[in-house]
Amino acid sequence: MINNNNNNNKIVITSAPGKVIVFGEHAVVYGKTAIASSLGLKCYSKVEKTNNDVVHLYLPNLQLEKTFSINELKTIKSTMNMKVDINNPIPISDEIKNKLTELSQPLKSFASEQAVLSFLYLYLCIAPEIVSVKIEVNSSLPVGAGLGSSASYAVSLVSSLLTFFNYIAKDNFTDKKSLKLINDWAFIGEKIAHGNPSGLDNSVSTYGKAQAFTKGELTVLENFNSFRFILTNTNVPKNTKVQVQNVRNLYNNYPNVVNPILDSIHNIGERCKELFTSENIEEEKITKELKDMIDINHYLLCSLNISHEKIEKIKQITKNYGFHTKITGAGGGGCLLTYIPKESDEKIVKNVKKELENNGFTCYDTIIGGEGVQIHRFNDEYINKEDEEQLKVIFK
Ligand SMILES: Nc1ncnc2c1ncn2[C@@H]1O[C@H](COP(=O)(O)OP(=O)(O)OP(=O)(O)O)[C@@H](O)[C@H]1O
Ligand SMILES: C[C@@](O)(CCO)CC(=O)[O-]
Ligand SMILES: [Mg+2]
Repeated sequence: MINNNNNNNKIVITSAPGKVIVFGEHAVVYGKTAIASSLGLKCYSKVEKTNNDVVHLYLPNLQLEKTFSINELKTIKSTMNMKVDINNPIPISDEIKNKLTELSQPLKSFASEQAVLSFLYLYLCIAPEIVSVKIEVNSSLPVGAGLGSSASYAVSLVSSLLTFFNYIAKDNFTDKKSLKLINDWAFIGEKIAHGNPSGLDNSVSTYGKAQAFTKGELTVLENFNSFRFILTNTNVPKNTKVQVQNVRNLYNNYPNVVNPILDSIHNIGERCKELFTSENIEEEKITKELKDMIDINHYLLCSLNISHEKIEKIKQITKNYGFHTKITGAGGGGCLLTYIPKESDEKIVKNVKKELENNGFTCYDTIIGGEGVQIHRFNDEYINKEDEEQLKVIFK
C-alpha cells in the first residue's frame, strides 16, 4: 500500500449512517441473531491537512474543541511501542488507555472522554506518521440514544482517516476489501465505547441496508425497506456500556434463567430473517407477525431490566392508538421503535406523533435501509455534485 501523503490541499469527507435494531439487541452480544437497518440520520467526518504542528479535534455535537501537539503524540506512539499492522487492528491496551486519558484531561463529560479516547487511539494507529490535521465530526444523530451514534462516529472517522492516509483509494472506497478494513477498525472504536460490543452497529453503519446479523455474518433483507417505523427518543440519556454490563451481571448470576430469554429473542430474529428472505409469504402475515414479535421482544427486554418509566409511557401512548412499539438499542432510556403498518391512517400517525411530542419526547420519521459508509469529498473534488451545498452547510 502507498503512503505518499504529499498533497498540500488534502481534505477527505465521509459519512456513516446510524442504525435501528428491529430485533435482537443485547441477545446479539451472546451470539444470537439480530435484525437491524441503517438510518437516514448520519455522522459526517472531515479530515484536513494543516501546517500548525497540532492535531486539532472539533466535535460540535459535544461542544468540544481540543488540540494535541504532534510532538507529544509522536512521543506517545514511540514510547508505547505502537507498531501497527493496518490489516490487523488491535484493541487499546490498559496502558495506552491510561496514557491517552491523562493526555486528554480536562474533559467535561464521560461522553467527551470516550469520544476523545476513541479518536486519539484510532488516529495514532492509522496515521503512518503523525502530521498536523484538523478533524471535525458532525452528526445528525442523537448522541447516546440507541441509534448507533458511537458506531457511526467510529465508521465515519476511520473511513476518513484510512482514505486521508491512502490506505483506501477514493475510487475503491466501497470495495469489499475497503469496507472490511473500515468495519474492522470501527469495531476497535466501538470496543472503546461499549467494552464488549457485538459488532452489529458498526457492521450496519458500514454496509448499510437492512441486515440479519449472526456472529458477524450478514444477510441482506432486500424487501425490508418498504416497511415503515417511527423512532421516539425518551430524551433520557443512557450509556450502552453500562446497559450491556448490567445485562451481563444478570446473565452471570442466573445463566439458566437468562439464557432461555436470549434464545427466545434469537428465535424472533431467525423468524424475521425467514419472513424477509422467503418468497411467497403474504404481506398480511408478515404484518401480523411483526406486530406480535415487537411486543414479545419488548417484554423479553423488560425482563432483562432495561426498561424505564419514560419507555413504558411511550409504549402506552402508541398502544392507545393501536401501534406496536419496542425498545431499540441498549434501553435504560434512549429510543423506541414503533411499527407503522401500510394500512395506517395518516391522520392517526400525525396524532400519535403530536401526543408523543407534547409529552416531551422527540419523534424521527426517517428513511431506513439506505447506503452505508460513503465518501463525499476528496481534496477539491465533490464525489456527488449534489452534495456540495449540503456539505458546505454541515462544515460551515
Ligand atoms: N457526534 C459525535 N461526536 C462525538 N462523539 C460522539 C458523537 N456521537 C457519538 N459519540 C460518542 O459515542 C458515545 C455514545 O455511545 P453509546 O454507545 O453510549 O450510544 P449510542 O451509540 O448512541 O447508542 P447505541 O449504542 O445503544 O445504539 C458518546 O458518549 C460519544 O463518546
Ligand atoms: C445493546 C447492543 O446489543 C446494541 C447497542 O446498539 C450492544 C451490542 O450489540 O454491542
Ligand atoms: Mg453505541
